[in-house]
Amino acid sequence: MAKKKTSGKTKSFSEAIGLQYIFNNTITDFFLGLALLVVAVVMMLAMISFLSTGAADQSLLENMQPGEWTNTQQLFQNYCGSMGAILSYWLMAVNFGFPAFLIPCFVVMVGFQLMNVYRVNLWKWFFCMMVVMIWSSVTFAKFLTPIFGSLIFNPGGKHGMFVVQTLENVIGPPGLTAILLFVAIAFLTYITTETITIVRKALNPIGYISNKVKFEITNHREELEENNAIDEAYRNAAQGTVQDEEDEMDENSQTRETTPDQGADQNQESSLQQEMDKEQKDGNEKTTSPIDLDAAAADDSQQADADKNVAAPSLIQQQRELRAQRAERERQEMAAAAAASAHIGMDISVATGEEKATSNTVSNAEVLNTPINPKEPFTRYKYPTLNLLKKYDGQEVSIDEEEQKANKNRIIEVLGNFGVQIKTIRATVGPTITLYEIQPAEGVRISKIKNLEDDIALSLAALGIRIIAPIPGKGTIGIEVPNAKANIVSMESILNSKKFQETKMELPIALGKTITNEVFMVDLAKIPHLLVAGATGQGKSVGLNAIITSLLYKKHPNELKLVLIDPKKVEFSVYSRITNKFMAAVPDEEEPIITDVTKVVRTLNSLCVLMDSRYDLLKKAGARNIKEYNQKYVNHRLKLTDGHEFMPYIVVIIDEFGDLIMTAGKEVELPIARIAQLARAVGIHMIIATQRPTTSIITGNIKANFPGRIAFKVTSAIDSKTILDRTGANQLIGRGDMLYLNGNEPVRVQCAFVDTPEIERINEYICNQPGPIEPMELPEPASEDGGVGGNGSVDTRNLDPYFEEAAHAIVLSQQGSTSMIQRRFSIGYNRAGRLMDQLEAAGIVGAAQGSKPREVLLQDENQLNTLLMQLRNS
Ligand SMILES: Nc1ncnc2c1ncn2[C@@H]1O[C@H](COP(=O)(O)OP(=O)(O)OP(=O)(O)O)[C@@H](O)[C@H]1O
Repeated sequence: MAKKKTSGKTKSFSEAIGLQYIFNNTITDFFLGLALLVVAVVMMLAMISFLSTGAADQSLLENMQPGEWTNTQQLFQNYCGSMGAILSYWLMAVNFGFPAFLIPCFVVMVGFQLMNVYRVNLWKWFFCMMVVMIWSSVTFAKFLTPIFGSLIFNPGGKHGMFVVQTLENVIGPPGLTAILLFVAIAFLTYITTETITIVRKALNPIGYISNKVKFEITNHREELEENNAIDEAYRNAAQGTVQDEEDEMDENSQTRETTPDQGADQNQESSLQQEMDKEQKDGNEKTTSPIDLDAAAADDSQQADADKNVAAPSLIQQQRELRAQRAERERQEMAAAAAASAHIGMDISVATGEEKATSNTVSNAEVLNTPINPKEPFTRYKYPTLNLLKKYDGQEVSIDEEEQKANKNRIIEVLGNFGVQIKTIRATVGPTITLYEIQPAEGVRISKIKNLEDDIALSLAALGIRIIAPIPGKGTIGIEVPNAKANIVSMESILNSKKFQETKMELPIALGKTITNEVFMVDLAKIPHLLVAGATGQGKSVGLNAIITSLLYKKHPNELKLVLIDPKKVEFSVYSRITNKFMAAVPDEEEPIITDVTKVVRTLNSLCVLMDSRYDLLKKAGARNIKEYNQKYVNHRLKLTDGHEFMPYIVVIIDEFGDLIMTAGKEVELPIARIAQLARAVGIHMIIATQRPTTSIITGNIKANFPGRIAFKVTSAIDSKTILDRTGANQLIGRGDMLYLNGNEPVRVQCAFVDTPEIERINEYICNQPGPIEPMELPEPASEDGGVGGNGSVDTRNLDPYFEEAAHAIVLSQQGSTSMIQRRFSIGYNRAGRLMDQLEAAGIVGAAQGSKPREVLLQDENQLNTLLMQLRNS
């Protein structure tokens, strides 16, 4: 985090008396806002007073003599004197009538905005208020004039009267009424698209009702046919199709897949699957198959403004209904299967399934073709805006020719002293560094220059000279020399770049600018884990904040969750406002930002459990990685009842990793290495930072699993080698000067600068957006002995509230299925899994058997009641 440094400089007179603060923008804005508030209140009082004193002041106002406006003889009755009388007369009588009250209201809003009390889109409000004021002025003049006949001004003002008269002359009263109605509807539609539905309903109430009825009939027909299928199952059972218990479960699942109603859905899904397979075979993700269009639509929908998503509410509604119907159907089938001892033959549904290619199939297909919007239900979430970030003056890199010339001459001279002749020299001025690219004369060996590196640096006598001999891919030598005056690379300039705005990266992190002033960005999803190291005070914390900020500007809370580990306790506390929206935490953890070293191990173990369960889901879904999985999910190719849910990316950021290793050692190193080895495919990425880049902290194991490295300035060449496997970081100049390495050669980057007030503004903005109301729950970590407690060893103090109900449901149905628990109590997969573990620990169900339901160990409710009684008393 940025720290305030006290300088020993003597203060100027204006600094000493604090004058510079007056011209500080925030303070000026605050007082300007306050002044506007006062003006608005006075305006409002004057206008209210005008309603009663207007008549008395009217003759004065209409024939005002010079000098009267000073009101020295107190001729004006208005509470706010002559100015109040003039202003309100002008606003209300001459212009807009009663709607003129909106003007002081708007001034209040501008005042609040400047004072930073509320943040609204002022232009939008200005536009809306103007429309409402003009429209109401005309409407009041047209319809309220007879009612307010006794007033000294027209309720719509002279403006309203003029418009009414002019338009009525041209199109008559009906035409004017129609225009007013049209403008009102158009305006309301601009505010909310619901208006269209309301208008449609109002224009065709009968059609609307019959549409609804049709939809209900369709559902009933589905149920009837479903019942027929079950009846048929009974008939088949009566003909003697008896099979053993294991087959029953298989058949149940087969039947589930081929019941008449689902036959159509299934056909649809399987044809989509075939296309998907074909697409994968082609290895071409950018074809124009319907699948890609769906996927592209999903991508687009992720990028699109949230309001656009609301444009098809009925389709989204249908989608939700269809999902609910599918879940309900499966629930009914399982219940029927259990009750009928499941003597259901395979032949039940196939024929009827094919017969049922009716209109119902078409409407379902429509829904299935509309990708699920992963941002649901927070489609109105708005990404942070760029005006929350600070702009710095003089962002353009200025070239100091004198400085460049002096450096050039010095380089030529120093190299000449060592017998190195130069053919050409070229300077590229970056934000903090200038690169001098040198082409040596014929016959000069590059290795000679490389060997002279230290001598040259000494002779150039500047801090932070780095020699690149040769520049990769070129036959030239680079000498990087710090600029006398460094430019700050603002986060705003980076996030406002086209490169960042238009990026298609999954997890874009904008790090800063290269020496050639290009925005430098990397995709964390590809890296896939990052090690950040540097001596204290060289820009590490700012760098981590820049990483988090870029993710927050690009990701929706449903798409990204952060796990922040902060042993120093102060670095990430600024993010506490967004814990509900953007963080993931182990259940019962009071503070999602982890500062206690002992809790780190629990969280890391929990991430390992999450990683394993995500792998299981990927396997079930036949997806190779999180991207494919989520694509299948949004395109309705995964069954919700199998525990599938949209997977957000998880970025784990550990600050002061060195402290952790020192206190917890292998206990943290092992899960970190395990996550780093395996978690890429399931969307879990790690960033670890340390100010102690020694081999005892950055061990071989860690290095091998963190291919992405960022080195800020370090104090010795050995530290640089520990981070980057080469020297260089010791020659950096600090204050965000860094080397980024992922593969071949390190890239020198000036890190983007983002300070604490900016982060606070971003978090405040996010906090005010709609979004999750609690952090994402990470799974319960595996216990020390590697599993759940075993029969009877359940911890009765921490039982899930649904424990007893779930136990009854399982014993009654004799089915130990997690998805059944999930559906029955409408809870997530993780919680249902934990519930199942508790039931296992209590001895109600047996151990997990892969994807098969667990064995139910109790035969009836009597046994269960006895066991529950024992648990309650224990
Ligand atoms: N990218 C940058 N651009 C300009 N100045 C920077 C940049 N990064 C850091 N600084 C300056 O360096 C100071 C220290 O940076 P920072 O707090 O990030 O260091 P640190 O390496 O995290 O230190 P510590 O390890 O002690 O927490 C900042 O207060 C700021 O003045």
